[in-house]
Amino acid sequence: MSKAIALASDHGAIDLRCLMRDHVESRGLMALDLGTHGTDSVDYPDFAAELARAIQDGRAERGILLCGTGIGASIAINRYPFIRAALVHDVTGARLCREHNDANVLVLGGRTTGPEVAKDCVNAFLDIAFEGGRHARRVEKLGAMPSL
Ligand SMILES: O=C(CO)[C@H](O)[C@H](O)[C@H](O)COP(=O)(O)O
Repeated sequence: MSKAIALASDHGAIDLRCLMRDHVESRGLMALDLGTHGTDSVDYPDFAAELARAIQDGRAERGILLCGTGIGASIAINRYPFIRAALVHDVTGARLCREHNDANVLVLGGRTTGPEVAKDCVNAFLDIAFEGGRHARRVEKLGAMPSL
């Protein structure tokens, strides 16, 4: 991966985000840590927006976004049409979000997923390629979802 992996979280997942940042770096990849950097209570939509911006402007190729459960963060970041974010809780989900959905953001819950499972998910997210084929047609449709 030539560009950085961006990471961001609210206060509910600081420890897991820092572990995942170190894990990304330990794999020889560049990590762009977008915070939050203090322990104050903050709002996950703000950090989802920061991470989406880093992907949109090319500072990062993919992202890892976290909040307490990952739910709020995934709702927020999937509002951007160029984002395909997957909230995962196990390595099977992390594998399939790459193979089938070409996910460009992995979402994890700092209060729901332990560090070893999270590392396995990050490894799958970084290593596994999109399968294309029938899935490419569906992903294309995601990028052109009609307004109702
Ligand atoms: O959005 C969430 C729930 O889906 C995240 O888990 C947030 O991190 C959480 O809501 C923050 O809660 P807190 O009580 O303000 O720490």
